[in-house]
Amino acid sequence: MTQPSVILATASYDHTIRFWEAKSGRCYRTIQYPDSQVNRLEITPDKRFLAAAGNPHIRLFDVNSNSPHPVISYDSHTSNVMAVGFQCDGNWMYSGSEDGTVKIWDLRTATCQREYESRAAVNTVVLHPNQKELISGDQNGNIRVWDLAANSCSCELVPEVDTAVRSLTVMWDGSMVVAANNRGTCYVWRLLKGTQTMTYFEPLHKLQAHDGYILKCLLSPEFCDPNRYLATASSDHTVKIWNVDGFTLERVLTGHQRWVWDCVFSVDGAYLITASSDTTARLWAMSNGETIRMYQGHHKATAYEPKRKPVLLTVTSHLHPPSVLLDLRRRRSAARPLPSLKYAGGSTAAPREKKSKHETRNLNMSSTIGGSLSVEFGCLRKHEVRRLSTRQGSGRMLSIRASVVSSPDTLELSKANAKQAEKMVRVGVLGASGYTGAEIVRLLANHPHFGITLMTADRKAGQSIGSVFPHLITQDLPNMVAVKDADFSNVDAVFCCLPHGTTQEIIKGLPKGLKIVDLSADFRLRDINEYEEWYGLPHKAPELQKEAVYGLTEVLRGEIQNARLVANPGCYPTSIQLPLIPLIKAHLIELRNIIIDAKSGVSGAGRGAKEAHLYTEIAEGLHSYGITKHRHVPEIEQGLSDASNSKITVSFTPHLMPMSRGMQSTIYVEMAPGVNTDDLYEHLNNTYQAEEFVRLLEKGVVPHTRHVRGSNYCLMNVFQDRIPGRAIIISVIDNLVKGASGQALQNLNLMMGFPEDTGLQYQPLFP
Ligand SMILES: NC(=O)C1=CN([C@@H]2O[C@H](COP(=O)(O)OP(=O)(O)OC[C@H]3O[C@@H](n4cnc5c(N)ncnc54)[C@H](OP(=O)(O)O)[C@@H]3O)[C@@H](O)[C@H]2O)C=CC1
Ligand SMILES: CC(=O)N[C@@H](CCC(=O)OP(=O)(O)O)C(=O)O
Repeated sequence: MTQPSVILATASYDHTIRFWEAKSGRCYRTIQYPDSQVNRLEITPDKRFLAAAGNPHIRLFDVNSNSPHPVISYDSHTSNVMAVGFQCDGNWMYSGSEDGTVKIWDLRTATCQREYESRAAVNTVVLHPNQKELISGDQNGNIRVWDLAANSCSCELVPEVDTAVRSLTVMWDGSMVVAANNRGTCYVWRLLKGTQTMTYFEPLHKLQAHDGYILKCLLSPEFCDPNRYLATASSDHTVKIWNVDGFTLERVLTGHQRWVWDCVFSVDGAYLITASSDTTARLWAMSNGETIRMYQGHHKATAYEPKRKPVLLTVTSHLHPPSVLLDLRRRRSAARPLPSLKYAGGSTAAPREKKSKHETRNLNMSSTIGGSLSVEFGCLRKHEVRRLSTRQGSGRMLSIRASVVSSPDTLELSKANAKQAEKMVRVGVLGASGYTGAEIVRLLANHPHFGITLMTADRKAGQSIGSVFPHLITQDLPNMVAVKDADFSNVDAVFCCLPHGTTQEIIKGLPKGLKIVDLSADFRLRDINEYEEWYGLPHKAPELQKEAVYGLTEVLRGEIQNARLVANPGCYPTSIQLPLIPLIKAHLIELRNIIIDAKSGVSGAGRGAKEAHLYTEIAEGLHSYGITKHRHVPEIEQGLSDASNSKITVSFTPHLMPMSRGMQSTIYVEMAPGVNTDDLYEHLNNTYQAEEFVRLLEKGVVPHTRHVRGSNYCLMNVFQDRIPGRAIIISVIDNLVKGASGQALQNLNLMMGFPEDTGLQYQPLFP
C-alpha cells in the first residue's frame, strides 16, 4: 500500500479514533479504543504508525492497514497518558502521564528504558530539537528539563506557583519555548545553548493570551519561516494566532462552540486543524482565518465517562499540500492536555486578574542566563542541577549516573558501565542438567546483566556443568546441587526447568521475593480441573496458579512485565499461537476446522532416557504420537479461545522427527468470507513488523527449521491452499530456544526491566 501524503486523525472521549479525508471531510476509518478514552495522538516520524495515548496504555496502530488492533502496546504507565512523541528518527518514544512520570520507550520491544519522576501529574512533554532534552510541564505548575545525556533533571522552572502547566511548545530550531497555563497565560523563554549540553532558559515574554484556560499552545513549523506564529487554543472557544515577532495578535479563529482542546499545523504551516468538545474538528486557512472544512462524526462522551465531563477531541495530522514536497523531520508534536477535575472550582481556578483582551506585556526581564531568580517573571530559575530520581527500565532504580552512556540517541546501556554500576541479577537455574537448563546456561553466557549463582540437578546433583555438558566447560559456575540443598539467599530470579508435576511444590517453597519463569507446563492452564484432567495429576499450588501470567511474549508483553511468576509456553503452543492469535483477533479466519500438523526434534522430549527415543526408534522415520490426546491441546485451545472470546477446538497431531532440535507447525485454516491469503499475509506482516523475533518471510518463501536453529526466531509464512477458501500457514521455531529457554529469557528480561532481546541476539546456526 502506498504511503498517504495526508494523514488526519482525531480521537475523543467517545472511545474512537477516526481517520479523515482532509479534502472531502469523509471519515474513512474508525478504530475502537474500547477500554479507555484517548487523550492524545501522534504520528511516527516515518508516518507509518499512529500512537494513541489512553489510560494507562499507549497503543501503536498501523496507519496503512484496516486492522482494528494495535500493532504494539506500551503498558507500564499506571494512569492517563497525557503526552506522547517521538525522537526525530523514530528510535524511541517518550510519554508523560498523570501517574507523575515521564518515560522513554524502546519502540520495537515496548519496554520502558528510562523513567523520570515528576512530583505531580504530567500534562505535557516536548522534545527539544537537539533530541537531548525532554521538557515536561505538570499539574503543580513545574516545568522540568530532563537532560538525557546526564540522565537527570537539569533545570526546574515554576512560572506561576500552583498553576497547572497545560501545554509546552518548542520552536523548530530550538530557539524558543512557550508554556501555557490554566490562567490563560503564556510564558516565553529564549533558549540558549550552555557551556555543555545544557540549554539555558532566558525569560523573554509573558503573554496574557486568553481569559479562559489555554489547553494547547503550538509554534508554527519550519516551512512557515520567516513568518513565525504561536497558536493558542482555549476554553473560551477560540484559537488565537500570535505573531512571534513582538507577540502581537494576528487573528482570532472563531466558530467552535465549546472548548478547543488541540491544534496542529499542516506541514507547510498554511493550515491549522483544531479539535473541540463541540465534537468537531476544523481545518482553517492561516491566510484569512476561515474554516475550510469541518470533520463531524465523533459523539458525545460515552456511558463510560462521568456525566458532564466534556467531550475531548485530540487531533494529529500530517497534512502535506501537494505543492509542498519537503520532508519534515522536525515536525512539531501535537500535544494536547486533558481536562482536570481541578478546573471545577479547584485550587487551580483562582480568580484571575482582569486584563484587557489581547493584552501583551513585555516585562523587560532580566537577561541573566544563569540568574537564580527572575522576580518579574514570577519564576524560580534553578541553575543548580537538581537530581530527581530516575529509573532505568521498568522499575529498576539507577543509582549511579555514570551507568548510562552519553549517547542519548540510542539510549542503550553501555555494557561495561552498566556492569560496573548495576548489581547483576543473580539467577538460579533449576534443572540445569537438562536440555532447557543447559540452553539457559548457554544463552546467559553472553548476558550483560544476569549472572548464574545457583544450579540444581536431580540425578546429577554434585556434578559440575562442564562434566555434564562439555560444550559448557568454559563457564565458570558453581556445581549443581539438589533442590533440597539449594540456598536461595543469593538469588533474585529463577528459571525453573523441571519436569511438569515436580514444579508446583518446588515453586511453592521458593522465597516470595523471587521472580520466576517456569518452563514446565505446571502453571500454563488457568483451569485447574483442566490441568488435572490432561496431566492426570492433582494441582499442588492452585493459589499460585491465580497469579501466574502466560508467557507468550509478543502477545502478553504488558502482563509479563509486571508478573512475578510467568508460565512459559510449551514449544508446540508457541509455534501455533504466534500465527493464529493475530488472525483470529482480526476475524480473518474461521474458528472451526483448524488443523495443525506439527513436528518436533527429539530434544523436545527432554534428556531423560526413554525407549521410544532411542536412535533405532527415531532415525529414518517419522513418529506420530499423542493423536487427539496431546497435553498441549488445552494450552493451544486456551490461547486461541482467549483471542476469539469463544471456545475453539483444534485438531492437533504432533510428530517426532529424526533431528535433534527444531519444530514446524503446518496449520490448515478456513479463511473468513471475502478474505484471501494476501490479507492474512498483510495482517501478520503488520502485526509483527516491529517485532525482533517473529518474522514473516517474503511471499512464497518456505520457512524451514534449519533457518532458526539455535536462535530465538519464529519464521512464518502463508500459502494459498488448492481448496478454495483455505490457507496453509507454516511456522518454525527452535523448540529449545523460542520454544523454551529463549522465550523464557525474553520474559525474564522484561520482568527485570531490560530490553527483551538482551542476550538473545544470536543468529541462527546454518547450515
Ligand atoms: N525440551 C523442550 O524442547 C521443552 C521443554 N519444556 C519443558 O521444560 C522442562 C524441562 O525440560 P527439559 O530440559 O527438556 O527436561 P530434561 O529432562 O532434559 O531435564 C529435566 C531436569 O530436571 C531435573 N529433574 C528431574 N526430575 C526432578 C525432580 N524430581 N526434582 C528435581 N529436579 C528434577 C533433571 O535433573 P537430572 O538430569 O540430574 O536428573 C534435569 O535437570 C519440562 O517441564 C519440559 O516439559 C518446555 C518447552 C520445550
Ligand atoms: C518431542 C516431545 O516429546 N515434545 C514434548 C513437548 C515439549 C514441551 O513443550 O513440553 P512441556 O509442555 O512439558 O513443556 C511432548 O510432546 O511432550
